[in-house]
Amino acid sequence: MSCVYKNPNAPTEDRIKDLVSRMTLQEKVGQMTQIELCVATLDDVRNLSIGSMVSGAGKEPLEKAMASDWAETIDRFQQAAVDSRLGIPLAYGIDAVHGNNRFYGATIFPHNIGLGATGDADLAQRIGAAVALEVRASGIHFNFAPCVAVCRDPRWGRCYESFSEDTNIVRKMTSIITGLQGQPPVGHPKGYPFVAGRYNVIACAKHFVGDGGTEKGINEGNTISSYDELESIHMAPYLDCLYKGVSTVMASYSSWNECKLHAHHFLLTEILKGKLGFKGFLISDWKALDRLSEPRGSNYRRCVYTAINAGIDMVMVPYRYKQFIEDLISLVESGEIQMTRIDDAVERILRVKFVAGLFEYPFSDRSLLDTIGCKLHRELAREAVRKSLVLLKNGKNPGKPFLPLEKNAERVLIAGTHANNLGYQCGGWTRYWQGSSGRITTGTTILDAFREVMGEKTDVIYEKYPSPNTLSGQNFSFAIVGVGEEPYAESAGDNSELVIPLNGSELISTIADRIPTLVILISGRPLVIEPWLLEKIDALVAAWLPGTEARGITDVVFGDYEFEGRLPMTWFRTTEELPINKGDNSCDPLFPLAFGLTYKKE
Ligand SMILES: OC[C@@H]1[C@@H](O)[C@H](O)[C@@H](O)c2nc(CNc3ccccc3)cn21
Repeated sequence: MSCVYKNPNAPTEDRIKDLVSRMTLQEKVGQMTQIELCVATLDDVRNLSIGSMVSGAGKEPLEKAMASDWAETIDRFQQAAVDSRLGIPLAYGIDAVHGNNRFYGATIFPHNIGLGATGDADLAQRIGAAVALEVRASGIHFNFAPCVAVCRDPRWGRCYESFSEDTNIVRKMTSIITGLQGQPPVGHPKGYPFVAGRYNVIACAKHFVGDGGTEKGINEGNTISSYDELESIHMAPYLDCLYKGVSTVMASYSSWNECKLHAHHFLLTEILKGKLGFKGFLISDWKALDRLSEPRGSNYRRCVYTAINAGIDMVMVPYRYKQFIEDLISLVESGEIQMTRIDDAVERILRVKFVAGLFEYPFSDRSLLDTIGCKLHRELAREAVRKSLVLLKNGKNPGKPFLPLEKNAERVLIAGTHANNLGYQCGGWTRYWQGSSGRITTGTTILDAFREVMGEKTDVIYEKYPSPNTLSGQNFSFAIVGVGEEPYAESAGDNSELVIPLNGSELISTIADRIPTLVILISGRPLVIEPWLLEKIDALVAAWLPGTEARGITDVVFGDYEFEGRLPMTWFRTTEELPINKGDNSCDPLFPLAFGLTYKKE
């Protein structure tokens, strides 16, 4: 009998039905299992029909590996999957949240908060397409992006992964999905997964739902709200994702009114799959099932029972996958989980794999390798940096703007912890889960950019912490002070103080007391700026986490381009007033949502 599922011209739903009918329970459960590269073996991938692999947070996929080494390794595991009894290919997943950010040499775009400041849906789509190419070049098919969280409190350690506190800005920026996966044809059914081809990736809208609305911004915390508020503030962007054919959704670690999302049958199944009609697959977050019990990871069989019956289709286990497979098989054999639930999950997983063309093109396309960090992508990233900058102050006296700067100034001081630190510019999720400091990849720092732009005649002096001698005697035309946050990710970024780290305020004050100063703030969120400090500063630019292309900053501060960025987050005065969002009764911020000065008189 011909295998319908192997026929690329057969209707997808026929291929799914045919293949599911041939699968054993073991193979079905294997498809629902995502395992970390560091524990994977070729034999297990083949013999257990493992559905997916991940190089997740905290794990260096391959020490100092080039993309070609990666493609080599992934193709080896893919071969094992293709050699399995039914030959179902793997979907290999990674967090390429602002470029193929785990790789040395990849283009690093501004993090989502900076893209939110651009408000430019077309730019987001072009970035998505560029990221897709650099991801596929490394042999990876599945990107755990975009995060469509609506961050309501900047104390949240993942604020920078959100486009905005404003649901409508987040909705607009879901256009990045159309870049990542490709543009669905007119009339594409809402909720049905779409991936255009080999130069696109399987995208993942995350984290469903309310991850950005937790109390005090506590990561993995509790979002307290009515259903209407949850729906209008946090769920609305998922409708846009479904209309754009997003292929997967990741459940949130957080809870809604004390009930964990990974255990939430009403939200995961009745709402997302039922009411909203999502036909792709729902993936758990990393070890999220372990978090359903106390102590974490105890009574794992019960956790598997709860999450799969709530509607989770694929589990990012990612280590103890044999335990997961054993428990899930036992739960089905005992009738605690119905085979119909398993078949629903497997059908969804296969639907995404068929739609993504993985059965036809399971292996990497090495011809894409030269897209990684290519000039075209870096120019795109530079455009994104330009459009993301928000001008918060320009001059101490009305009518006497401080910017644009003069390219042929005689002597300039470049100072601060963030003036010459590529790792700081990129922030978390870059090369390493928590990010890092220094020349972690190829790119342009603020200092590099100023040196490239300033004429030969200009004396550019760089001191991270300028000495009193430097400050007193050299008659600088102006100073550029780069300060801000050190990289962080997830709970490591939860912060209730939000002062400029590394004595940034003091550094600014010492310099601005003596030299006309532009402050460039590198941060994943608004930070405390005391009135006395703001007064001393001549100009202030919020640059967010711009990534590798700091020439985008000099493009604007020297006046070659206009400031276009508008605040995607309300800029609070003090943390005591948090959370503070546009529309709140007592909303009296330092700078309101959508604030942003420009050169032209408005
Ligand atoms: O990297 C995979 C996922 C990522 O896609 C999710 O957005 C994110 O929530 C996520 N977190 C982890 C790891 N989380 C973790 C938390 C505490 C200790 C160690 C790891 C992995 N992942």
